[in-house]
Amino acid sequence: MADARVLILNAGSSSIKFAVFDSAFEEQVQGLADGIGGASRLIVDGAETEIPFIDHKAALSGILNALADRGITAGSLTAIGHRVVHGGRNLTAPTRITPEVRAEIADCTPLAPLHNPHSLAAIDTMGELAPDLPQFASFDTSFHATNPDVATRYAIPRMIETKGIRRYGFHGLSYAALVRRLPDLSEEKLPARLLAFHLGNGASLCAIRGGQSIATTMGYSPLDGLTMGTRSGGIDANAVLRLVEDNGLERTKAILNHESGLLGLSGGKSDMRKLMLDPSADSAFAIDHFCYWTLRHAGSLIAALEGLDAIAFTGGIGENATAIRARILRGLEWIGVRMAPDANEALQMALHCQSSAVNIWVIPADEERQIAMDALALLPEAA
Ligand SMILES: Nc1ncnc2c1ncn2[C@@H]1O[C@H](COP(=O)(O)OP(=O)(O)O)[C@@H](O)[C@H]1O
Ligand SMILES: CC(=O)OP(=O)(O)O
Ligand SMILES: [Mg+2]
Repeated sequence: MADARVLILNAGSSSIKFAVFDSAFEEQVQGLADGIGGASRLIVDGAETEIPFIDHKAALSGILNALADRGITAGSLTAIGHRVVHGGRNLTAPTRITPEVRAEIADCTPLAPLHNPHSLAAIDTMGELAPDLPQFASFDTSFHATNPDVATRYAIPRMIETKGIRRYGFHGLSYAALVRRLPDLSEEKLPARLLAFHLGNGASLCAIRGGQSIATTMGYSPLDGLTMGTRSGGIDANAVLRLVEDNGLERTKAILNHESGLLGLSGGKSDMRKLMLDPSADSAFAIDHFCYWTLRHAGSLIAALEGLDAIAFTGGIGENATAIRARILRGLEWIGVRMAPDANEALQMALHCQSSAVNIWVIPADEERQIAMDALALLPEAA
């Protein structure tokens, strides 16, 4: 469509990122509301205002007001694209949001309790504001559809697997954008065996062979794998059953999703920036745990890839936390990784030394443009 204008909403666990693109994928405005429910702020094109958003709905309303101040009203949009974290078994490709699709996303809420409800709230709010505007969803799970069965199936009876209890994997929009942009940004062919680190509030790794996901650390839900901001990462299922016995289902969900990870280990801090500034032994241990388990999982994915040609970091921690990157890269020296400390400190895009057997890149997460590309590709069908 020649003069489209699409609003992208990326509802995360504690933030809503947004961007408006034209049909040439030029970004007209972008920003985020983060720290929702706590010390929240709204950032629009780099300008920051502290606003106490009590929940995602309040944050979305703040974003819509900021857009209206810039002349971008619902009436001036052509479409809306949403990041939806869990699409379950049936929603595996970008799609227009119909009542049936909305119901399917709602059915997946137990699988992504920190994310899907916020996407649904954004879908409903925009549906009320602009009922005629087509809305599209892109799924974090889609990129991992290429994982072999051996990677996605849990070793549980087949009858249970057919109910959808399997590994899905997440952060797929971030990984898809990374694969799309890496050749341009690095001016090199896409590496055959790439290990991608999406390290943000939610964190995962993805083994990418020939541009396709072959394995990833998150599973049935975005709880599994690495130690995260407030999520436990991998935990024995019998320990979970014990928690349910002792605390009941709802408390257990809250413990594992909202009170664990860096927050639980440090005794109150989920934000890596704050942890790195805090001298307490508990905060240092939380960072040790994060790095240790990131490396343990990296080893597993390097085995799945049968070696390693390149590494790419993305996400808030991956893009900015130089000390964390340095620790992780030191832990991968056994496979020939050699980081250039100056390049790391200077926040450059290429972090490898000449002697490194593995190239190391930092690629800013670009989920919003990925969603815009999906939405604009579907727009003609919606006309
Ligand atoms: N300069 C920085 N140094 C260290 N950590 C940072 C920096 N900037 C952002 N982060 C961390 O990145 C994380 C948020 O990442 P982000 O990808 O925005 O999260 P999400 O999209 O999952 O909400 C937080 O732990 C934050 O502290
Ligand atoms: C899937 C996931 O964990 O997303 P986020 O990092 O935005 O919380
Ligand atoms: Mg994110």
